[in-house]
Amino acid sequence: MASAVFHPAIGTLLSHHLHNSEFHREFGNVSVKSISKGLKFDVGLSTSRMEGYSSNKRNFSAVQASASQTSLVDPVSTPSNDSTNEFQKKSSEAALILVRHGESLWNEKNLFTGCVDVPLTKKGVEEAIEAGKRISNIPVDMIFTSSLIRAQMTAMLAMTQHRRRKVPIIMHNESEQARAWSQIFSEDTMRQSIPVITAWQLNERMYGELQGLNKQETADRFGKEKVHEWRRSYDIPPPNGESLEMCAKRAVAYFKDQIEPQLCSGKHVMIAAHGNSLRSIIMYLDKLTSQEVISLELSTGIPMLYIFKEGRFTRRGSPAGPTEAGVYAYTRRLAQYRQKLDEMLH
Ligand SMILES: O=C(O)[C@@H](CO)OP(=O)(O)O
Repeated sequence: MASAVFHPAIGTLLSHHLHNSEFHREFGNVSVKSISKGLKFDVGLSTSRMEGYSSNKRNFSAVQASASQTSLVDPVSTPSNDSTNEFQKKSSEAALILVRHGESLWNEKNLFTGCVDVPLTKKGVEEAIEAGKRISNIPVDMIFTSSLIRAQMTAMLAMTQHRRRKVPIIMHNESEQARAWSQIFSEDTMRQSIPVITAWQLNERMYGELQGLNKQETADRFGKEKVHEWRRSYDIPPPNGESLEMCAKRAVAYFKDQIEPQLCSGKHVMIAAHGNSLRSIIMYLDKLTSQEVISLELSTGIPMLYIFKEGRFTRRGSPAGPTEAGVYAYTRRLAQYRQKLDEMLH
């Protein structure tokens, strides 16, 4: 099954969904800094919209791994010299990979999951590995995941397949001590690392009083139409839960405030998240209407690729086949990256 199944009426929209993002804002840079105690990795996340959020969201600047930018023309270069950074600015093309987590134990049992934190099934693990194969030639400089284990497992398992062999490292910012105790003391090691930022704002929509209920039994009890409305409508929340609109308020805000700036500065980003948090982000990227988003369904463990260039997102496809070949519409730069990678790793 394809990763994003669209109603035929929407399908034609997909290849042309471009939009202007807030491109000209001032963004924090990622830089590797030597400090007396160890090496800090500044991922430059803004805190402007973070006020009032309750956990895990402040001061990502003192974290420890490397978000070295991967040039699309030189996949194994390190970013520390100015000319590379200069090229990065000029190229202004960045890959954005979205992937819904692999099958979870509650997907398997057909239970409403929402913010309940359940792990992947064996099939989900395999899907995540398969997803990793499909993106193994696409550069990744930073990873964003929700705070839920199924998304984090998916990101980590997918990265085991990546050809660059960088190590994804989860940033721990819950306390000063957590930050201090997870410092890295080698610049080389940092360059071979990918920071993984976890954000509750990317969590699945909160399903309210449906969490833990069986989907079929709920449809039998409340009626198919009602349950479909709860599951797929834009603005009708399930009992005491979040509508897609409410979910979008935090997920899309986080995307605009924290992820878009990274893409603007040339970093290639992967987001591992959930059916509905990703539906809301795709609605934003593809400019879908509240009617169109009703028909947007995402499969577990199938990555989607967008290219961010000159303030616009262009969908480059979603793999329907077992490998990435012939599935993603590569840009010229991605093709060059791929070729260089082949030459250097073989
Ligand atoms: O249960 C959930 O959390 C979600 C995703 O699995 O379900 P639905 O497809 O109904 O939005």
